[in-house]
Amino acid sequence: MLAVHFGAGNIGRGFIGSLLYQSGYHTIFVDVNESVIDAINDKQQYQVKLADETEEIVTVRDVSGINSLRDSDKVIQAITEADIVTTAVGPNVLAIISELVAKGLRKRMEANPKPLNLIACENMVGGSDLLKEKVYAYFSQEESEIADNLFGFPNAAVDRIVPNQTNRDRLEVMVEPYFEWVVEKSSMKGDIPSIEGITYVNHLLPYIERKLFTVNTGHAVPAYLGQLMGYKTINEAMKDNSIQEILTGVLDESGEAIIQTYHFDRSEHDAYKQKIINRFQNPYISDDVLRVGRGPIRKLGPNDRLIRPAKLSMEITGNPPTNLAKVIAAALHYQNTEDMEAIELQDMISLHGYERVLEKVSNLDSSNPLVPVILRELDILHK
Ligand SMILES: NC(=O)c1ccc[n+]([C@@H]2O[C@H](COP(=O)([O-])OP(=O)(O)OC[C@H]3O[C@@H](n4cnc5c(N)ncnc54)[C@H](O)[C@@H]3O)[C@@H](O)[C@H]2O)c1
Ligand SMILES: O=P(O)(O)OC[C@@H](O)[C@@H](O)[C@H](O)[C@H](O)CO
Repeated sequence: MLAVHFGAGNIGRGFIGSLLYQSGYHTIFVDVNESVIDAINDKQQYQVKLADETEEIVTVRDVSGINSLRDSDKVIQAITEADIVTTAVGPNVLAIISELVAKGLRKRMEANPKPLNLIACENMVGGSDLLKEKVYAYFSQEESEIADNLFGFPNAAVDRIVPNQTNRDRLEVMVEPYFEWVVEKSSMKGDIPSIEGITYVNHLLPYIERKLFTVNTGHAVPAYLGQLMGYKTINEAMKDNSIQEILTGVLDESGEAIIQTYHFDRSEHDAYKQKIINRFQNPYISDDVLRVGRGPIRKLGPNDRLIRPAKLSMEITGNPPTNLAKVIAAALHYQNTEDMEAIELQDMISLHGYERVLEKVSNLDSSNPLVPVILRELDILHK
């Protein structure tokens, strides 16, 4: 069986690639990073090490790589022959890979018109829907109709903390033991792939929102407040009592919104929250606040981990959530000279001020009751 996976980064190698190997796939990694692709082709295997006391190692074999900038024809051919296509490139990159994916699917319609599922494994609601929309923009009406019958774009939620790697071995990845991969079965085409570790569900929205608004909303607390308080890693930030207190408050606010919106069991959700706090405290993982805070414009977006749970919380309780407001204020302060979104955000704030940025980036106009609460938190930060 053949898998084509876009993005040979942390989650690509450390999570998706590992599960595909354990399920009997040969995985072709497609990436623009020449050194990682060359290393994959050179070694044809890599190690995934568990970040716990066991330090258990899985050797992932049966892998190869294609540099999509150099060998786009090989990517098109691989998509023609694939049994599954997955991505872990980051939400903003889905639009960039979509033309090549469309070319591969077009060739497949002619040369090998068999069903295929394409699963975007990104931290966002509707990742595969977005990939589909971008791919279909390259199709004619007739091609879209053929594609509707052949290709599934099931949405997915992926959860495993994989920090940036500092190993001497270019390909080795250290990952936390915990993982969850949930895929929306109802929008798949053809046979459902049997991949070890996937949980299939009929409706993904409750699962992706529970994941994003618990794991990722929570993660934003030690990242953004941690940076403001001078911490370099999530682990260091998690030792700070004031951060722990805000994290508990944030998970209570987003948790209430998730429980009431999707009717998750309250005690199960409490256990889920506690497990996540323990994961952030994993002493075997060193995860930079800069990685977790990356892309602040995306993270301050109206449907992402900060604004959407804050709006849901407000709808349910009638009041603006004060802890989420603190994290939103801290995110508006996020600085990283190597992160284009952080630079753009700070430029926008300098030019237009916070209110305008909340309107433009987060779709919150000044009449929204959340805005004065965020502005008050910003005032406190400036004192
Ligand atoms: N790392 C985690 O803990 C984690 C966990 C769950 C979900 N995710 C999600 O997985 C996705 C990837 O995150 P990551 O941490 O692995 O990031 P990463 O930066 O480690 O990996 C992304 C990879 O995509 C590659 N890439 C960029 N542009 C490309 C293009 N045009 N074509 C092909 N490849 C391209 C990069 O070179 C890189 O190797 C994100 O959506 C992230 O939110 C990450
Ligand atoms: O990947 P991002 O930038 O959306 O979010 C940063 C982290 O919160 C994220 O990568 C988590 O480590 C991951 O989502 C855990 O499953």
